[in-house]
Amino acid sequence: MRIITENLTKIFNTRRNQPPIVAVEDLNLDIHPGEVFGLLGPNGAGKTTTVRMLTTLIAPTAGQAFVGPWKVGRDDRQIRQSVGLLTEAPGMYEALSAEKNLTIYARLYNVRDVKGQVEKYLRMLGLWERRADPVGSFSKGMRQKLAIARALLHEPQVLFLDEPTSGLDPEAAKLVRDFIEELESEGRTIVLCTHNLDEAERLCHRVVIFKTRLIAVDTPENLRKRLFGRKVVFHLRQVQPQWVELLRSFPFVEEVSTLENRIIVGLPNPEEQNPVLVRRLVEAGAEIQFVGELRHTLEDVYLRTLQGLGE
Ligand SMILES: Nc1ncnc2c1ncn2[C@@H]1O[C@H](COP(=O)(O)OP(=O)(O)OP(=O)(O)O)[C@@H](O)[C@H]1O
Repeated sequence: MRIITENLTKIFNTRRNQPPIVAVEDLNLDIHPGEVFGLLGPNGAGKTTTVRMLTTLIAPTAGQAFVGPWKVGRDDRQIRQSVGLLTEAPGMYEALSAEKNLTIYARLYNVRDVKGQVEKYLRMLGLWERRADPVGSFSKGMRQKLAIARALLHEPQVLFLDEPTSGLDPEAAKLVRDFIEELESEGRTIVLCTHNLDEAERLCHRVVIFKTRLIAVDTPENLRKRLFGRKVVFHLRQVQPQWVELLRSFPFVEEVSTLENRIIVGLPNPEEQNPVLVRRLVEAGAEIQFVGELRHTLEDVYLRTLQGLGE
C-alpha cells in the first residue's frame, strides 16, 4: 500500500497562555508500496506524531494523508484494519499469558482465525514454548517480540514500527531486524522510526530526515552522494608530492587530499576513472597497497544535514 501525505500539519494547543507547539508542518511524503521507509529526526522532530496521525490515533490540524485508497479522517476504520502499529512502550496485561494477551487483541481486531493467527505469530517469533507464561515474567526482548506479533495478528499491509529495537541486546535486535526483512519480502509497506542510523541504513530503501519540516528524502546512497560526493582512497607505501600533483592534473578529479600514507581523491565516477588513475600512479612509480572507496555512513549524512540547519 502506498502512503501519501500532503502538507500534513499537527499543532498541539497546550495550556492557556502557552504558545501552541507545531509538531509537524507541511510534511509531504510519498511512501511506495512494499518499501521500508525510515523516519529520521532528533528528539521532538515529530516522528511519533506523524505515525499517530497516519494510524488515525490523532487528527491532523491541516493537510491530508492517504493510506492506500483510504483517507485519514474519513476512512479511519478501514485504515485501522490495514495498519499495524508497534509503539515505543507497548502496554500488555502483565498477569496474563502471552497467548491470552494476543487472543484478546486478535478478538479486538476481529481476526477471523484467532487461534491459528495467535499460534502462527507466537511460533514465528520464537515464543511458542513460553506461550503460557505471564508477560510479567518476560524479558525486554521477548516483550518486544510479543508486541510485534500483536501488531501483525490482523495481517496488516502497512506496518509502523516506532523504535523496534531500542533497548534490545544485539542478538534480540538482530532477530527483530531479520524479522523486519522477512515482512518486507512479503510485500508489506514498513515505516520505521529509529535513532539507530546503522539500522536505518541496513533496512531502509529510503529515509526522510526531518525536524518538524522535511529536510531531505532519498535513498541513503543518494543522500550520501549528494552531500559528500564519492571518494576513493589510495593506500600507498609512501606518498610523494608529485603523485598528488599528478592526480590534481586530471580534469575529472574533484579534489585531492592526503592523510599519512593515503591519498583521498574525489571522483564523480570511480568505476570509470579509477583504472586510469591506478595505471598513471604505477607508471609514476607509486607502490599501491590498496584502493578502496571512502564510505560515509548514514550517521555522517544525518549529522551533516542537521548541521545545515544550524543544529
Ligand atoms: N499530546 C501532545 N501534547 C502536546 N505536545 C505534544 C503532544 N505530543 C507531542 N507533542 C510535542 O510535539 C513535538 C513532537 O513530538 P514527537 O513525540 O512526535 O517527536 P519524536 O520525533 O517522536 O521524538 P522522539 O525521538 O523523542 O520520540 C514535541 O515538541 C512534543 O513535545
